[in-house]
Amino acid sequence: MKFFQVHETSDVLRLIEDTYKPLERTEEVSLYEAFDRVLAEDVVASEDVPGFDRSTVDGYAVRAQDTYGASESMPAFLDVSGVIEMGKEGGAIAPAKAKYIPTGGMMPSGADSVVMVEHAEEVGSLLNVHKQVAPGENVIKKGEDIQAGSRVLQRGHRLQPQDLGVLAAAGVSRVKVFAKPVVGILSTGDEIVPPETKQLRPGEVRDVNTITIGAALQSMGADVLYGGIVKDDLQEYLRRARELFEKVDLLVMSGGSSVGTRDFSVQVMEALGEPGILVHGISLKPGKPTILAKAGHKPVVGLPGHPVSALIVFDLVVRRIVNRLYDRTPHPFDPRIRARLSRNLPSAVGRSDYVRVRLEKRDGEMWAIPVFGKSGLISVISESDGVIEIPARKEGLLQGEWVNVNCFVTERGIVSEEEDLSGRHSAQRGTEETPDCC
Ligand SMILES: Nc1nc2c(c(=O)[nH]1)N[C@H]1C(S)=C(S)[C@@H](COP(=O)(O)OP(=O)(O)OC[C@H]3O[C@@H](n4cnc5c(N)ncnc54)[C@H](O)[C@@H]3O)O[C@H]1N2
Ligand code: MOO
Repeated sequence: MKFFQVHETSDVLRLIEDTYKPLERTEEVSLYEAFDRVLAEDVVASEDVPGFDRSTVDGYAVRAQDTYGASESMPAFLDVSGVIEMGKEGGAIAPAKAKYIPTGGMMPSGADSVVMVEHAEEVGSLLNVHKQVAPGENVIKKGEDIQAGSRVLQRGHRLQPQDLGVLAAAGVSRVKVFAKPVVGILSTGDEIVPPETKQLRPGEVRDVNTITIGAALQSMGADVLYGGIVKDDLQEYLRRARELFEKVDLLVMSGGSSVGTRDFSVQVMEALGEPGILVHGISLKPGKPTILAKAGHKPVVGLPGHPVSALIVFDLVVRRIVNRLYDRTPHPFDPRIRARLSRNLPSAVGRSDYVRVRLEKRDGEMWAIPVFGKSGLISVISESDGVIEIPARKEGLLQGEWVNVNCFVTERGIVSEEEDLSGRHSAQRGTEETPDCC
């Protein structure tokens, strides 16, 4: 009789960290290609930003002490000794003098502050200053933004638009980043046909996992190699898996991970190389028939065929492996959304349960509403905003309890206070959770 020797989820996550090593393959790219790439080394600023003292307003560059006591009724009188042009030297001013300066203009030496145009009036060559300024007022000092020699970004950081702005300002035009992990996906099953198939024959289903897992990998910045669909034929499966395996850093296979007579994934993964299978079966629901292997130094993952299970296991396992290969430091903050659970959720102790939820705002509070349905139903995940975990040690969660929701789509933009999240979903399906199969 075939059976799974299930592993605790926490053990599997530890195994991922211990077993799979960062690729450490690097390349140099320009800032135009660097968005979302992971830095392979610290970036140190070679110069000050800004490189000179700048005005933050349109006004007059002055010595603050020449304006002391100035008010509407008792202006200070200074001589206007010129105009500073953008992108040009600021020159110098003598005591009791002022120079017109635009926002961002270079401060003249001798001046330490800027009187805004609203608080000054030119009368001939005389400037009437109606408001005193303090030293440093309306000025950004040289190096105030970034100091030469300081570390501006750290190895492992995933470069976002604002980071690229910092690099551009500091004159760093090329950066050393980790090469993107190349990930191969192979779908298996006699019944699986390409999504483009117009007319399904009885028993056939379109390949969902190649599309969902491919997109999820792309969202992580991986390079995806689509291996297509392979039939339940051991020799053919092995040949196609080997072919793809040679070209990738991580091979993901969907389907055939269970213990049926045509579930060949274990044999194929074993045949790809030593040490072979590390895990077959994880104590979680859905997603129990997950396989983890290592062939040479490369990770190989067998995802359960059910589309919802495949995506949930992707988030839990594959995402971690890709981050590990990419040498990406974890978020310094918890990116999950806190919400209150709308109903009791029972669960079996000793197994981590992952329940799809949609988010809904009620009286100013975020609520997580479980979306039930079997793990073969892809629409279930599309109707959900994320997943909550019922940890293995718990018998369930209680209505009203605060939970962390791991959102599926983190980059759909900021949801405004007014936006009614529930409006995006169709009616909640009636089907209750899958039988206790996994
Ligand atoms: N005797 C047992 N049978 C099963 C168990 C078990 O513990 N004992 N576990 C069940 C669970 S849980 C899952 S999940 C599935 C996983 O099985 P496989 O990974 O071997 O997947 P398949 O049998 O190939 O497919 C399952 C299901 O998903 C559909 N599928 C597969 N690939 C795709 C794809 N790329 N796109 C869309 N749909 C796909 C496939 O047609 C099947 O309906 O095993 C249970 N059985
Ligand atoms: O992975 Mo299975 O979906 O646990 O039903």
